[in-house]
Amino acid sequence: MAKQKIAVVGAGLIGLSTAVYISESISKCSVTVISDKFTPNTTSDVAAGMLIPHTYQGIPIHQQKQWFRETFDYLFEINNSSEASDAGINLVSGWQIFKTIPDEVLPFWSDVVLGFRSMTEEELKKFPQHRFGQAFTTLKCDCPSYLLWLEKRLKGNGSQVYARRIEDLWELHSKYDIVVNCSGIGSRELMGDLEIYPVRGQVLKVDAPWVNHFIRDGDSLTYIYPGIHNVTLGGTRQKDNWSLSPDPRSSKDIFDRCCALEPSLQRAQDIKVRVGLRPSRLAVRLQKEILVHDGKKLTVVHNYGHGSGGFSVHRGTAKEAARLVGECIAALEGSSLKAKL
Ligand SMILES: Cc1cc2nc3c(=O)[nH]c(=O)nc-3n(C[C@H](O)[C@H](O)[C@H](O)COP(=O)(O)OP(=O)(O)OC[C@H]3O[C@@H](n4cnc5c(N)ncnc54)[C@H](O)[C@@H]3O)c2cc1C
Ligand SMILES: O=C([O-])CC(=O)C(=O)O
Repeated sequence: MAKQKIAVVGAGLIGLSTAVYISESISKCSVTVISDKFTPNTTSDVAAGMLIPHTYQGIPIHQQKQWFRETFDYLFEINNSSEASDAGINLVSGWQIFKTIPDEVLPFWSDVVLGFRSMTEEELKKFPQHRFGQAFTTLKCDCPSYLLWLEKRLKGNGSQVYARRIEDLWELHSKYDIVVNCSGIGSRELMGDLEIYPVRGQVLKVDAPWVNHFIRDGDSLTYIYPGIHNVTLGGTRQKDNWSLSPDPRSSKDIFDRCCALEPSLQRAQDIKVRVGLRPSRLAVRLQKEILVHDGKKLTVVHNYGHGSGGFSVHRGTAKEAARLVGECIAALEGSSLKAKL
């Protein structure tokens, strides 16, 4: 049987990781990634890349936990291999601190990260405004390095990568058997999906190599995330704001909030401002869809809407998308066999 031709739309974290999973797990297909933007110009490049899950209201917790565990285990293995530095993965320990006791003293992901415990009174003394805290070790991606690593993996296994904007998925009908839609916030226009909306995030990437412990305020607005090449200082969450222009007042506010938690950041150098639009949705859309037009059919698998937590769950959602692609291939092969009989 001829190989099925798969087009993956989108070369952010979700498109690349899905394309890698499909190309490495399904032998009877060829994979082509088509995207209008690539690293370093995607939302995924702006992210802090921390593995701390955000809850999706529309998805059962056991499912989210499984996605997180699969992602954590995958990156942990890379972190313990000779690939770690190329892939931009590092382990990082730190604190999540709260001004009031949170509803979830033990979050669902507490037994996936390493060494999760409550902070001691002694540790909390560093944060006089905060009453409670959680200490743990997790993983962090240097996002542009990780995206480049995924892209190299794809090219290395014979997959194709093309720069092109897709106005309508039907453009791909004549050349591909299955389209995997990983266009993130682009799905609002491409699919007309009004359930997806932007949550604007502005961060600072600074040089402060002495900072090697993360601090995240439980209000999820302020964070200090040390990575391999820089420290990410966050952030903002502005729903339905489409502006990609840096806002100087937000930069000052972010810097002041982070310095209040870690005063040594006053000495940070080489401050760069980055803005990204989180592709937010009540639930990630992971679904098969058969589009029908003029009697023709186009098989689509959607994987988009990861909001604030794409890095934390991307490997798990890529695996699920690949499983759906496998089902589509079986159905297409079944129907072409029937047509021959
Ligand atoms: C400031 C900030 C900090 C973050 N920090 C974290 C964090 O610490 N941990 C975490 O887990 N998550 C974090 N996130 C969330 C994470 O960045 C996203 O969940 C993730 O990047 C989404 O990836 P994506 O591939 O769906 O989207 P994108 O990176 O936006 O990729 C979408 C791709 O689709 C392409 N595309 C779109 N429309 C079309 C079209 N019509 N034709 C062709 N191509 C198209 C785009 O060019 C792009 O390549 C953060 C986000 C922001 C903004
Ligand atoms: O909230 C965090 O810790 C980082 C993040 O995912 C975001 O800003 O979207």
